[in-house]
Amino acid sequence: MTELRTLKVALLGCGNVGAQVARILIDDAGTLAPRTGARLELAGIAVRNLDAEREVDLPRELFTTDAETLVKDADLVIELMGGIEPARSLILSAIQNGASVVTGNKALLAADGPALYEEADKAGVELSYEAAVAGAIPILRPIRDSLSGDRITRVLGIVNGTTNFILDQMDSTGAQFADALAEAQRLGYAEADPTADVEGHDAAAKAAILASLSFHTRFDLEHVYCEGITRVSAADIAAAKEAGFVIKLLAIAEKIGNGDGSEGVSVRVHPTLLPREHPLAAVRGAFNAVFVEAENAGELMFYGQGAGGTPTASAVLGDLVSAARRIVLGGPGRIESTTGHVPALPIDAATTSYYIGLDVADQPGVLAKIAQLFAEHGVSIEIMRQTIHRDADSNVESAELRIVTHRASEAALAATVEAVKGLDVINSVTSVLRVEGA
Ligand SMILES: NC(=O)C1=CN([C@@H]2O[C@H](COP(=O)(O)OP(=O)(O)OC[C@H]3O[C@@H](n4cnc5c(N)ncnc54)[C@H](OP(=O)(O)O)[C@@H]3O)[C@@H](O)[C@H]2O)C=CC1
Ligand SMILES: N[C@@H](CC=O)C(=O)O
Repeated sequence: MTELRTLKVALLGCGNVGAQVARILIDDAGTLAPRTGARLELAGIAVRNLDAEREVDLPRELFTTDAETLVKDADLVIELMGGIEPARSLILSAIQNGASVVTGNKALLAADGPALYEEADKAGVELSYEAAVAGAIPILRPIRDSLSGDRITRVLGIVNGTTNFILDQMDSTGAQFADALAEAQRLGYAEADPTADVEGHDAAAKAAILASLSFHTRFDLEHVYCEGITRVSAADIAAAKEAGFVIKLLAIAEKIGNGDGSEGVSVRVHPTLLPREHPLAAVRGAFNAVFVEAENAGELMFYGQGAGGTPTASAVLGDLVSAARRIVLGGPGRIESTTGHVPALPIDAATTSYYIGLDVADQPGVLAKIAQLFAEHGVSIEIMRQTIHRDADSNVESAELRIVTHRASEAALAATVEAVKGLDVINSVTSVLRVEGA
């Protein structure tokens, strides 16, 4: 039997994901080798703090704080430190040294991906990042490879485990936002700075990657309209529930008309009301799911664990084995698939449907006045529901109005909301959320 060659693997980072990658590389070395056609030797693990407690018991001699030296001697580099620097410089250094790189760092890819892909192409090495979008779910490879003979028209996904976990806890147990976030952090779903999760930046970075691969055009963070979940209140969730909806943070990338006969792509992240019977409404906890609509394949749905050390490590190992096989076979690096030029469209060009909560005066003619204003803006109302509340102490009545519109242009919807605020019968606009699939 021929002796398998050994490929040296440098691991940068040993946190939630890195520790599990190290564990699998050591524990499963025997099964990974024949599948890869090479032995994957964990040569070292770069961290910040040599004395930090680790999730996994790993040989102390593997650890170093000298990431630069570790990278220089590696055939394959796994970057799981997160953040922009020093991750970016270390990846560049690895590529320039001829190593293929696997990363889960969507923040870096969304900020500086093109320069890194270009360097990898020049050096003839691979830069793989399946773990960067939707954790364990194989979604990038199917979009890039399996669907490369089709035309994708829309991608709709729950791609942030932390926010899905928070919204799900608030919806199902009535948990407070802060408590649900603390639990997501404890479970290792949240980013080092959870602002990236709750403000939608993490989902926006993933949306940019999904859109780039789906529409063969490079989309950056600046092309992604982004709203997080920090303004979604317990009252919004309760009202949505009562009306038969669930609130999810969705990443959407869709091809739409540009109004002048040409086409463009709208890429956006925002809290969205989904009817409870919609398949994405059933995605609970930190799970993720991505819907892909393609001209020939039709609708596809990818579902699985979108965050957490072990599930994400699975995606990292998949990329690692695939990059190692290519080294063994001496094949070419991956062919870049983002060479097209579809324009990114601003949020105003998107067509959506709104849920609007209003606190209104309880007097005759209010509903007619509001309906008239919507009609003047070309926005048609699908559902209008009024609930009267009576304060037991003061005996004062107030009226709560919930409106779901038909799909209309974002520009028309935003203008309608502004105009509604000016009506004398409106006390306040209590919520404005987008609806999908109603
Ligand atoms: N957690 C998840 O569910 C998922 C995470 N990802 C991505 O994977 C990456 C890693 O995430 P996660 O494991 O959660 O992150 P953690 O914060 O848990 O771990 C980061 C690790 O990197 C090390 N590190 C950070 N900065 C440096 C530095 N300057 N030099 C050397 N080591 C450094 C830390 O060292 P030390 O331990 O000594 O502090 C730590 O071991 C991120 O890019 C994240 O976005 C992707 C999908 C899912
Ligand atoms: N913080 C992210 C981790 C995976 O990308 C999330 O919550 O989804």
